[in-house]
Amino acid sequence: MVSDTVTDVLDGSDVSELLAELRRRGPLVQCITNSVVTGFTANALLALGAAPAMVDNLEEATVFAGIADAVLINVGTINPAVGETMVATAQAAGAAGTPWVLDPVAVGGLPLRDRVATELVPLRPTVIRGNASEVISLAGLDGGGRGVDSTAGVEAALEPARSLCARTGGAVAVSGPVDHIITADDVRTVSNGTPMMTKVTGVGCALGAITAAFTACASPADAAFAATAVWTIAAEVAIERASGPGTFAVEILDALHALGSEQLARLTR
Ligand SMILES: Nc1ncnc2c1ncn2[C@@H]1O[C@H](COP(=O)(O)OP(=O)(O)OP(=O)(O)O)[C@@H](O)[C@H]1O
Ligand SMILES: Cc1ncsc1CCO
Ligand SMILES: [Mg+2]
Repeated sequence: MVSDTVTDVLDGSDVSELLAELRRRGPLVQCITNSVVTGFTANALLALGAAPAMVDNLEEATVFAGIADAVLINVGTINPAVGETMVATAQAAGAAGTPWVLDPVAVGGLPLRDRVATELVPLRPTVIRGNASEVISLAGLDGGGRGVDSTAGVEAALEPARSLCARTGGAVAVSGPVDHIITADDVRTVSNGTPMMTKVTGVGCALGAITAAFTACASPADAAFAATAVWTIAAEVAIERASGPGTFAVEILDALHALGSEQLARLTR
């Protein structure tokens, strides 16, 4: 595993170095994700320079967690069998030392995903990535939320995120108009992105997968920061070329694939 060569606050050139390292290594990312976004997520990982593998059945997923460089667990369309697979896979990832990301989609008042997510947190996800309502709910508070969408502001999620960090030892990334990456003693922000990102389903889910890819190459907070920066900057490039959500979904993949150090240095906010 690559050491935490980048410390403190990252800038565009640090992100560029991490992206170059990721592309050199092409990390194998196991995804147990929802049925809405599997294709888009796999394509986002390929555009990034990672290798996706949607291995999500109980018999294989626990084995694969020891082979993969990182794992994503996204509870978006959970069912009881998948929930069991998620817990077993997180245990296997922990035992193998494979970093893993939890995306607690729509957690907060839905019994199965709430129960499974509550079991997953003590298994110490490397990064928890969600919108504000999801993070607040995962911390055991009333996060609101409207299905997969947040009704809470990112600021309201900072203390809940910190309490989750204390339990996992990892980082929590809260997405929204300004993304916040929280650790036990630090908060970093990324102010890039475009509201069009909320008009294509699975843009947040893909960010979870991209975050997982970076956990193979960097510390939890650096991984979350770099993932958020590359995805939101790709979105800013894409919005200049898109005429609506459909073309934006295509353009963001093209922009991520072509993303270079000049754009990262110029656009990272
Ligand atoms: N108003 C906004 N302006 C700019 N960027 C945004 C805005 N809202 C969200 N984003 C960006 O969109 C991405 C996904 O964040 P969002 O909070 O929509 O995730 P999510 O709710 O988990 O998405 P989904 O469940 O649809 O996959 C993040 O990279 C975030 O920076
Ligand atoms: C729309 C939707 N429903 C469950 S998961 C998902 C993808 C966006 O989170
Ligand atoms: Mg989400």
